[in-house]
Amino acid sequence: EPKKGISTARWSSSVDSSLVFSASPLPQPMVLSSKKDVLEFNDSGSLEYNFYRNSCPQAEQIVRAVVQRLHEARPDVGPALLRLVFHDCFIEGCDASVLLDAAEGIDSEKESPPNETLRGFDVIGIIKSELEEACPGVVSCADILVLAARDSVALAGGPFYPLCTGRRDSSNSFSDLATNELPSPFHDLSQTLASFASRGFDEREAVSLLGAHSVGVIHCKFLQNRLYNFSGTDEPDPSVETRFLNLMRSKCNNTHTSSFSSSATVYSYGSSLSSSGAQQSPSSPEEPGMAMDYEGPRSPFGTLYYHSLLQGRGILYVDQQLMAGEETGNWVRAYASHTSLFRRDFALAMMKLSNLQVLTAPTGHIRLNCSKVG
Ligand code: HEM
Ligand SMILES: [Ca+2]
Repeated sequence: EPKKGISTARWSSSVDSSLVFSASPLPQPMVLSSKKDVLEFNDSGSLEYNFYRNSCPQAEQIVRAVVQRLHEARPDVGPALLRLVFHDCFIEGCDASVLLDAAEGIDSEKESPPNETLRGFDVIGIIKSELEEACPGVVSCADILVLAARDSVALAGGPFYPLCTGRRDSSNSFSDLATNELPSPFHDLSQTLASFASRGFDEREAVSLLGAHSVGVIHCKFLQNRLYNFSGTDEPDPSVETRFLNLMRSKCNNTHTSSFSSSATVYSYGSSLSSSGAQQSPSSPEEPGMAMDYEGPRSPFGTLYYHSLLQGRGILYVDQQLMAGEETGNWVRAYASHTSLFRRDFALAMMKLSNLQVLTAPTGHIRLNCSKVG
C-alpha cells in the first residue's frame, strides 16, 4: 500500500474573505486575491491549483455542468454528493475509496452499515464518463468527488470555495474502517468531537461542517429512538421541542417500524433545494417525506439549521447535541445570527475536509471506472 501524504492545512482564523464567496446559482469565475492565496489555504502536499490546466483544461467546467444539469432534474443529487465526500474523506482520506464496488480482495465501503443509505454513485459515474470522453484516463475519481460536492454546495445556495486538484484514487476500499470510524447519528457530543478531532477538526470546524445538515434527507430509522423510546426510557428524547416532536412523529409513524427504512424526512432548512422540489422524498418517491423549510425556502443556506438547534428542533440526536457543550453552543449561536461567518467557516472547513490525506503522484492511480480498481 503506497504511503499517503498527510495534508496539514495551515489554519488561520484571519482569512481573506475574498477567497470565499457566494455563487448563485452557477459560481462566477473565482474571485481570488492571488494564486498564492489559494495555495496557502489548500496547503496539501502536492495538490496544485488547476492541476488539469494542461491535461484537461475543461475538467472543472465539465463537472460543474453535469452536476448542474442533473441537479435541475433531481434536486436531491446535491445533498447526496455532499454526504459522499464526507464519507470518502473521513475514511483513509479523499481517495475515492468509498466508490469501489465489492470485488476480489475488495471489501466495499458501500456495504458497511453507515454507508447503507449513501446515494449519488450514479451521478459520479455520469460525470466520470463525460470526463473520460473529453480526456481519457486523466481526471481522478477522488477529484471528481470533491469538485462535485463543491458545486453542490454552491447550487444549494452555500458558499463557493476554491480547491486544488491532483488527487489520485486508492486501489482499496476500507469497509471495516468505515463501519468502525464513521460517526454515528446516535453519538453524544464528546464522541462526535473526538471523531472530528482525530481528523484535525476543532469544535468550531465540527459545528460548521454539520451545517451540511441544512439539506438532504434523513430516513426515519435514524430518529425513531428519539421519537418513541429514547435510551430505553419508552419516552421521547426530552431535548426535542414538543411541537417539533409531533411534526417528526407524523412523518415517521411508529407503525412504519417494520418498513421504516423506506420512509424519509427531507430536511432542507431553507435552501434553494427546497423550493425546487424537495417535497417528495428522493430515495423513496412513494413516501412523501417532510420538507423542513417551514420558515421559508428563501433563507440562506445553513442559518435555519442553527436556528433550529437553538429551538430544540435538531432532527438527529447528533445535531441537537451541539447545544450540549458550551463552546459548540456558542458557535451554533454565532452561526445562527451571522450568516457570513458561517459561510466563511463552512467553506474553509470544506476545503480542509477535501484535502484530508490525499494520494498524489506517484502514489495512487487514475481509475477509468470509479467503481472498479482496474
Ligand atoms: C457527526 C457527524 C455526522 C453524522 C453522525 C451524520 C449522520 C447523518 C445521517 C444519519 C444522515 C441521514 C442519512 C439517511 O437518512 O439516508 C445524514 C445525512 C446527510 N449528511 Fe451527515 N452526518 C454527519 C456529518 C456530516 C458532514 C460533516 C457532512 C458534510 C460536510 C454531512 C452531510 C450530510 C448530507 C448532505 C446528508 C443528506 C444526504 C442525502 O440527502 O442523501 N454530514 N448524515
Ligand atoms: Ca476514502
